[in-house]
Amino acid sequence: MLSTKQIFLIACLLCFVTFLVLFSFRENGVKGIRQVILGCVLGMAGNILYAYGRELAPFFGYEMANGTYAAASAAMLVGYRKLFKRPPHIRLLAGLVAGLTVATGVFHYVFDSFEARTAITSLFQAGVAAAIGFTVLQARQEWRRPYSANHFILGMCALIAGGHVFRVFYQLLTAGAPRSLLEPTGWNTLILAAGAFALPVLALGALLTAHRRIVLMAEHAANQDYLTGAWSRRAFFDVGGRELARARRNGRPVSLLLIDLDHFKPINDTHGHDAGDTVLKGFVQQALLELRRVDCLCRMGGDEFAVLMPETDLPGASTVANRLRLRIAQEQASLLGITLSIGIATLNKEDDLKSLVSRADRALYAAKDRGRNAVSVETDTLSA
Ligand SMILES: Nc1nc2c(ncn2[C@@H]2O[C@H](COP(=O)(O)OP(=O)(O)OP(=O)(O)O)[C@@H](O)[C@H]2O)c(=O)[nH]1
Repeated sequence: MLSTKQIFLIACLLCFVTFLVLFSFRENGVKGIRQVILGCVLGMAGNILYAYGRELAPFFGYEMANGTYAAASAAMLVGYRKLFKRPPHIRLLAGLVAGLTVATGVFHYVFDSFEARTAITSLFQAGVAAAIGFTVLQARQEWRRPYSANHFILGMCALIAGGHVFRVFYQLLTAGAPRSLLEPTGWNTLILAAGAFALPVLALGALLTAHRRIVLMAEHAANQDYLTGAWSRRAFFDVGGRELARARRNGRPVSLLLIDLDHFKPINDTHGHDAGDTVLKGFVQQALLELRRVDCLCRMGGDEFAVLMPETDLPGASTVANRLRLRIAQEQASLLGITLSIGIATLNKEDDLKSLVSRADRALYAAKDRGRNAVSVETDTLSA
């Protein structure tokens, strides 16, 4: 069986390992990571103070150890609150940590009571674990599949909170309960191990959450055009493939608009590149007002955009294209007089995404040939 000192040192090592991994995540823009890192560092310090409690002056082994460990758990809670975009209540937590440190001092120097110290520290740790679990549940609407990290955190919080409450009752109600934190009895070792490993386990939960966030942020960046916020060309081929398969399976129509901004180059040349960027962003804002939420507006490159329209037949797509063309033509002032040429194609039996795009592209060229500011329909579409 491990000694209590070895347990604290192993917990310290686990905090260190999680710290190292979290440290490599710190620049990735995920809020809360720095506080979890601080929690790991304080956790290492607290575990060392507990481990060497007998060798050190009592102040370090009791008040400093309890205060540092409570501060570590509080930092972990602040990290979780920020990670799940909830107010962190830092002042309240700082006050509670200070209060706990003073209270353990009082029950050490004024009324020496191991039971009271155990109750204070354990109930604080149980409260922190419950608050972390509550934070994760509060953010339930924002969970993204897979939910395994959230379930892991909730399970661990329940175990940690339950374990600490059990420890308080055990300590208060059992005649043979340990008289010191470092007492090497079977129960004490088990309870201590569970308590000491709580912090690295919570740090691991934060690590899993942060990792998932970073993956989602990378996916989002790859799927969105950085300038306009429209979907990217990559997302178009992803979503397009799926929508075509779904439409074919359900025998439903899908239409595609290919849109080119007319005479966009002179805007850049006359007003500058920034003004050109503003027109591109303004076009996307206006277009989104005209489209349904299920329509997928993508920037294919430069001044060319595509709109994939599920559940939309040719007459429906023509109506939307004309409404869009008129709306943009009316925004003369803010869009520097830009107009749209639009080509439309509707899915037919032989189409794949590539052929649908090239048919819409032919229609777009026809609209340009007709003098621009026009909508054209790809003629093969009519035979669909
Ligand atoms: N400001 C800005 N300009 C861009 C961006 N990407 C591409 N462009 C410019 O968009 C212009 C696209 O020009 P074209 O589509 O070839 O020409 P156009 O003037 O629109 O002519 P038509 O399409 O034939 O009416 C080029 O001058 C590109 O440099 C961007 O992100 N921002």
